[in-house]
Formats: sequence, structure tokens, C-alpha cells
Amino acid sequence: MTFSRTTGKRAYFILRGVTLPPLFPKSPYPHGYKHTMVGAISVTHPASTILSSRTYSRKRGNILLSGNKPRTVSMSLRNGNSNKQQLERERLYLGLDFGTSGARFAVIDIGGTIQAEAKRHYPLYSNGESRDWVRSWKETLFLLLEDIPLNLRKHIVSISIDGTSATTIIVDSDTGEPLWRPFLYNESCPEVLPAVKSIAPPNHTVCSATSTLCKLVSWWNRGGLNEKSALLLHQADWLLWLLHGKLGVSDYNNALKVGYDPEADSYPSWLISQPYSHLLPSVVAPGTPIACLKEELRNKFGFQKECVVCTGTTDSIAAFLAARVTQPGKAVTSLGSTLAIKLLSNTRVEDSRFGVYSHRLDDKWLVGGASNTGGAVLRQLFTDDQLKKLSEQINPSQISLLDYYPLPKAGERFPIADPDLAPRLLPRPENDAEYLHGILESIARIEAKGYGLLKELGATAVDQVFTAGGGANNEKWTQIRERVLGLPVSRANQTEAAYGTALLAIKGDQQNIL
Ligand SMILES: Nc1ncnc2c1ncn2[C@@H]1O[C@H](COP(=O)(O)OP(=O)(O)O)[C@@H](O)[C@H]1O
Ligand SMILES: O=C(CO)[C@H](O)[C@H](O)COP(=O)(O)O
Repeated sequence: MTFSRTTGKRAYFILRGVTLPPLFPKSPYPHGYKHTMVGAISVTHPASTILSSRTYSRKRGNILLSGNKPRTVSMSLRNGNSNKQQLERERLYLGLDFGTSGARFAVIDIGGTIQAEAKRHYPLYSNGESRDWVRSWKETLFLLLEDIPLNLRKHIVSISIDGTSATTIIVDSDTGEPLWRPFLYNESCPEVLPAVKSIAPPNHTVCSATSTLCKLVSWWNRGGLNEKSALLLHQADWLLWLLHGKLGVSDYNNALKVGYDPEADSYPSWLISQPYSHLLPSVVAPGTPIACLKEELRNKFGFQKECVVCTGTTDSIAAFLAARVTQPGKAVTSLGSTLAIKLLSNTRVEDSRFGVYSHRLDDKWLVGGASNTGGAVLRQLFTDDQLKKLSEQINPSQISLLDYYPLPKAGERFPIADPDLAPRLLPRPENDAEYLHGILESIARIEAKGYGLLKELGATAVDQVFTAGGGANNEKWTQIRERVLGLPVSRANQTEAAYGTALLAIKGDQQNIL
């Protein structure tokens, strides 16, 4: 039900009854707890964000980022009949997702109800000839903390962050300041691949040109004064350090691609014996409390004294966690800027020849890989509005005869591991809807090839796929994927990685180890 207020803003009431399975054994709610979210107001104003609800209101002027181009922050807030007293009692959990094109937060309660969420695009800063990603990420982190409604912040008891996998920052081990520009998740360092292959077991996860270890060796080979006082961190690790101040801690999801063995829970001897092994961070499980939020930040933003900061994970694993998939054979495809597939499997599978690896998820394995196809190439060709309008013209039951390999630029990680693989997006038909149909169907074929490969390599066979990420909103694409995969495909209840990371924050809070 939507209605427009006298102020000209549009507010959306979302009335829905959802049955939430208990999040964790200690969840106070019985199984099948019927939860009705009686109202969520999403109020966005073209040039600024004005929050108004019964529990508080404040006006934000234009949110101006670099280049003075006003950017909107879209935010949704739970309002409904949850009164202030109820919130006073509730313990809230903050998940922050640092994805490819932007960052988001989700604040949830122990029952998994979203109390607030917002997202921001990364501000554009340049550092000479390259983008200053570190400055963008740091600014976005603290802007998102400011976007959290003040009366919720004091109830947040646990925070976690996910980032793009294998996004690597080499920092000064004393100050935490970056010593070099970050290596992004899809950056390839083929020149050091032979050296990495010479020390690692055959087809190990690190034997990929985009692995974190290849990035570490590439930096190390550059030589320099800082080699002794350097430390490797992943994007999520560094952002979490800004909040807790303990340098050098990672999680076994982010550390997988530098060579950490999540089964042995240690770095292998062939890695420890390398001259750069002193750069490796210590590793704990995702969602492990590391320290309380720094006092200066608690005072600045109004968080409570006991607010703990927990280790994170990668963005596609966070999206998997958000879907609350618990049975082997179920899978989540993250259709964000990239296409990352995650299949819950009883068996671990790893083969870098195809970009296949397994993340640990408690006592099971998340088998999969990440292709560079996906939303980034769509965004090169169409705006989100065009995607929506053109998709409406597609007949998903009709097979497209157009055969593409949609990539934003040369280079593919999975199911073809080839840093030189060129995009194939021609011939382009006159009709854009026909072109989009061909692209969506070609991406679906890549997804199907990926799941077929996992089965060939011995993973538990997939029997159902849930979708996360921006592409989850495209119903026609979902129907195309169902036809191509020959499997039931549905949008996950929660598709945002930030929600999955907020669930990690709950896990950390329940450990009571600080
Ligand atoms: N209706 C749509 N159909 C298909 N793809 C879409 C649609 N709307 C948005 N997208 C794609 O979703 C992507 C953004 O999803 P998101 O999960 O935010 O990505 P990320 O976190 O990787 O930046 C964009 O690349 C965009 O092209
Ligand atoms: O594509 C990506 C960025 O969005 C990442 O590579 C994605 O996170 C897949 O890596 P992982 O499987 O380690 O999570």
C-alpha cells in the first residue's frame, strides 16, 4: 500500500507476515514464530534524505560527496507498532556490506526483523592516475554509521562487515596505513602465477591469477623498504580495524585465497616457509568478537559501551547467509556486479583450473566460484530503468538463439579460469529487448555451466537455487534461469549481503567472549 504525504514525499507501508525460522538455537522465539512486520516506511526525496517516522524525525540536507554531485541515500525504517519502549529493550545488530558498486548497512533485531537499512555509492576520489579506493571505503563506512538513526545506534550491541573477496590491502604493521594501492577482487597478477604454482599443491585455490596470494607475491616482488613492517589485510579486515583498532586479524573466508586452510584451521607449511609469511594476518572464524568499538567512535556516534566488533566474511558468503539456506544441495547465486555461486555441500571441492573452491561454513562446505559476468556488464549497456522496461518485453519461455559470453572486460575467473578471455557481445540485434534477452540467457548458461561443473567435481548435486543481489529483482531473468538450469529458482527472502553480515553480528554477540 503506498500513499503520498502532504510533504510530497512518497512513503511505502510494507505489510507482510513472514515466518522466521529461529536464527540461532538461543533465539528467544519458538520455531515458526509468526512475525508480522506491520510497517516500514521508506521515504526518499530526490535530492536529500528526510527521515520521518513516529519515533523520530530529522532532516538531512543534500548529501554531497566528491564532485559536489548530490547523491541520494535510500533508507528504509521499521516503524509500525514497534514503540520506543520495545526498541529500548531490544538488542540490535549491525551488518555492513562493502560490495562492488556500493556499500549498505542493515540493522536487525534478534528475531531478524530489519529496523533500518540504507546504501551508498562509493564517492569518486582519485589518487594520481588511479582511484583512491581506500579513501572512498573509509568515508563510506563513517557516512553509513552517520546514516543509522541515532535512537537505534545506542541499542546496537554487535557489528560485522563483509567485503569483496580477495580485495587486498598491504598496510604498515604499526600504523595500519596502506603502503600501496589496494588490489581489487578481480585484479589479475598473471606474472607471478608460475611462482605461486611452484610452491602450492596442484590446482590449489591460490593457483589463480586473481588470488590474494598472487597479489601478495606481486607486491613482494616489487621490493621496497617496508617489507619488514608490512601486513596483509583484506578489505573487510581493514574496515573492521578502523572500528576495533586491533590490527592483523582476518576470518577464514577472507583468508582462503591467500592460502589459509579452513579444514586444518592453519596456514599450510608450504606457505609459512615463504619469506613473506610474516605479512599474513591471524585468522579466526567469521563472526568472532575481536574487541569493543573504539571509545572515540562510541562517543562520536552514540553507540553503547558494550558494542563489540566481530570478524566478517566475503560479500557472496554474506548473501548466502542472508538466504538462510541450511540444507546441502541448496544454493545461492549472487547476481550482483558479478555472478558468484555458492552451493552447500557435504564434500569439499577445489580445482583452480576452473576457478572452483570451497569456503568453510561451520561443519559443511560452500562450494562455488565467482564469474566476472553479471550486473557489471549489464550496467555498461543499460541503466537499471532500461533493464526493468526491456525485461518486461521478454518472453522468458522463448529460447534466445543469441550466444554471448558477457564480460565487462577481458578476464574470467569461473567456470573458465582465463585472465585473457575476451567478452563476446556481438552480433547486436536492432531490438534492445532481444539483445538483453540474449545476454540474460547467456549469463544463465554460464551459471548452469558452473553448477554442472561443481557436480562433475564431486560436490553435492544442486536441487534448488535462491537468488541474491540486484539481479534477484528481475522476475523474467529468474524464469529464464529456471528454464536453463532445469531447477526451481526463487528470490531469497533476504537478498542483501548486509543482512547476512548482521546475522554474523548476532553470532558474535552470542559468544560472550569479550
Ligand atoms: N532489473 C534488473 N535486472 C538485472 N540486473 C539488474 C537489475 N537491476 C539491477 N541489476 C544489476 O544489479 C547490479 C547491482 O546489484 P548489487 O547486488 O547491488 O551489486 P554489487 O553489490 O555487486 O555492487 C548492477 O550491476 C545492475 O546491473
Ligand atoms: O565477485 C566478487 C565480488 O563481488 C567476489 O569474488 C565474490 O565475493 C566471490 O568470492 P568468494 O566466493 O570468495 O566470496
